[in-house]
Amino acid sequence: MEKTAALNASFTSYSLSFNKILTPKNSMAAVSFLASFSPRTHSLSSPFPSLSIKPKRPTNTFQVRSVAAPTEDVAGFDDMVSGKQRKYYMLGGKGGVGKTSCAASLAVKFANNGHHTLVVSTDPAHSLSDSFAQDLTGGMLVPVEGPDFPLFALEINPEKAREEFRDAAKNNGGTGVKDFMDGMGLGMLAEQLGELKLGELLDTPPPGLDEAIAISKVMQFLDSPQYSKFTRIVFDTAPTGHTLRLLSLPDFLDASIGKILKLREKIASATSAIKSVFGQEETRQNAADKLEQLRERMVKVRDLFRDTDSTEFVIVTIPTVMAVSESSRLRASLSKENVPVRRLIVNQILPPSAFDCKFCAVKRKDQMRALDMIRNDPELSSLKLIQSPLVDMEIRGVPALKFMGDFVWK
Ligand SMILES: Nc1ncnc2c1ncn2[C@@H]1O[C@H](COP(=O)(O)OP(=O)(O)OP(=O)(O)O)[C@@H](O)[C@H]1O
Repeated sequence: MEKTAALNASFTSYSLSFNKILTPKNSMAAVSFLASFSPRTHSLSSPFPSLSIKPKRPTNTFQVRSVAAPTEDVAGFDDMVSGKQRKYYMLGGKGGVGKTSCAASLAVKFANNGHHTLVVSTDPAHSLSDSFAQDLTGGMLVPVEGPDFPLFALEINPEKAREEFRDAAKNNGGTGVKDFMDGMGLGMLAEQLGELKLGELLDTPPPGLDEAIAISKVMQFLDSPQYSKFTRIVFDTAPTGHTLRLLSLPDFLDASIGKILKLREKIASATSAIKSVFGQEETRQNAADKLEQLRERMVKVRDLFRDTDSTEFVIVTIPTVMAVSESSRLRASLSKENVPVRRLIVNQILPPSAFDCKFCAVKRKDQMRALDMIRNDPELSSLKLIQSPLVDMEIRGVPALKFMGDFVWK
């Protein structure tokens, strides 16, 4: 109770603090700014209606230009929340743009709308605990205090898991690996990897293996009846590059299997003396089979990412040229992998102000340029644009996340 009271108190001060930016002069502008976060924000209305920057140039970057129209009419939160079949939302983007805040706020909103919700972090630099202002560490399901309906969090540290995994392999000559993996709930994966010279594999891990381990663990959790109650699962994913590598893992394994099979053919035609150096034919066959099983498992993960009925990847960015460029590349790569993307959150947009200092005016212009870039970007212009303001306090704790969720997820 004490904790909840403290959270509420911190939210009240947070909310007051946000309101501090509203002077009588600019409050209307702020209201319409927040109101502009509507399901149709991509209609290109300026979130800065009373911008203090003088419209010196007729080509104000916020004016509507001929940009590609959204390819589909993306529904809002009502659509995301409707139905009890399980849905997955993966939030990804460049580091530090607000992925965790957006993921946590979505999870709180799902829970407050009656869904048993699980929020999972596969980002090695977890910040779920920081975001919720609660201790959610430990690699197990932890209930989050605050929302109206059950919300659980799970922080998986893929790199740490790999490190421990490698140590176990070294210390016990491989025998501890199975125990360790069992302890991690990954026994099946251990068996699959068992005969593949795991130590070597982990010294030079194939791209995406970290996330594969993390997501395999989640998938295994979700297969068990205990977890069947979760109807919304929100992933706070690792920064861009990791996500893309995960998706390429099945192809990598395809190539590895190909190599093993080739090696087997070569060995089969060699003399028996050479054969003895490489071990039994049966063992090699097993290795290829196990690798094939692992590949199948990873294909399942990739298929989940591609399933338009149950999954959506939401890109989070900020209005800077660098972040927008990276988001554009991410969208292109996700399209290539057939991963469904419909929404783009542009976070940390400067709120309206009647009196911009020089710094703010320059910053605001920069942000407009970046937003304009999004609207003209062939990869991004068709996405539903969700604009989220920069608030003057860190978004921490369930009340603050609820507040954020109310203007981001509409
Ligand atoms: N709209 C916002 N207004 C103000 N602060 C914000 C906003 N969005 C996020 N923040 C703050 O920015 C910081 C980074 O946010 P967050 O942890 O959500 O980003 P991230 O993309 O998940 O970062 P990382 O990649 O490091 O995990 C946090 O302190 C968060 O409170």
